[in-house]
Amino acid sequence: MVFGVILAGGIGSRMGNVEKPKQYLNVGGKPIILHTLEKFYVNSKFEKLIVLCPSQWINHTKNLVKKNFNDDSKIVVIEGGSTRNETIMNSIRYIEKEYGLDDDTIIVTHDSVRPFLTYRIIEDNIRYAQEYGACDTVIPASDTIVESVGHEVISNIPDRSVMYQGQTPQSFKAKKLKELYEGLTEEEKEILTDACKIFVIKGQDVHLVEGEVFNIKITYPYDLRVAETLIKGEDK
Ligand SMILES: Nc1ccn([C@@H]2O[C@H](COP(=O)(O)OP(=O)(O)OP(=O)(O)O)[C@@H](O)[C@H]2O)c(=O)n1
Ligand SMILES: O=P(O)(O)OC[C@@H](O)[C@@H](O)[C@@H](O)CO
Repeated sequence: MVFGVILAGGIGSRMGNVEKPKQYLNVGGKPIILHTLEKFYVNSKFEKLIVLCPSQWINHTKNLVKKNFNDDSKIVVIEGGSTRNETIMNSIRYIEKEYGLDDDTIIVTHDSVRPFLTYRIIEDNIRYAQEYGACDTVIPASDTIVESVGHEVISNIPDRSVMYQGQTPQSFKAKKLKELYEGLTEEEKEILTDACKIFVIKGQDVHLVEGEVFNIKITYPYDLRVAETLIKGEDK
């Protein structure tokens, strides 16, 4: 079985003091999370779309789903976790409870605030996760990456030709991801900003899926302006 896992459990603190988490802010006259959900809803390969959000936003999200999707039975809204990876683990616990976990259980995990992903990216993620067990949507780094361990002077400038920027979806065989995550120390979990690193830390291959420059993550107020322009391009 293949599940869409829409990560909406954050509060959007870098967006500034807004009255609601950024995934519920409007772009093109519609909440960002709805744009993202629509991209998954049209793909018939998904058994279920699991939306994970802060507990106090569950009813709001359920109402959004009810009002905007004909077959809202395809979508379930549950509580996210204290971290991005705990949110993913909540989705796996839900799947295990409702459907059971086996080696064919695939999760396509995606930031709810990346509304511009494409049908092709989703299809590639499903295929690569089934074939390889783990994949990451990436684009080649366009800027030179600079490392500064002490945050004052440069400690390294990696060869840009082998550098990529991670996007989402990140897709996995769910059973394997759960096993690897449960084998991490608390310190290893602390440094994680995504899920693919769980595989990398444990020496497991993660294959690359070609992303798109426009598959941006809406993080800062400026990104809302970029998103309004991108939405106009989608409507053409
Ligand atoms: N405990 C968490 C934290 C984040 N996310 C989701 O992970 C995605 C990418 O994370 P990010 O852009 O960092 O979102 P926030 O954590 O909300 O933003 P910030 O770091 O600015 O607070 C978002 O869709 C966010 O909702 C989640 O599902 N559960
Ligand atoms: O939760 P944050 O927005 O800080 O980070 C999420 C990002 O790591 C994620 O969107 C991809 O970039 C991972 O490759």
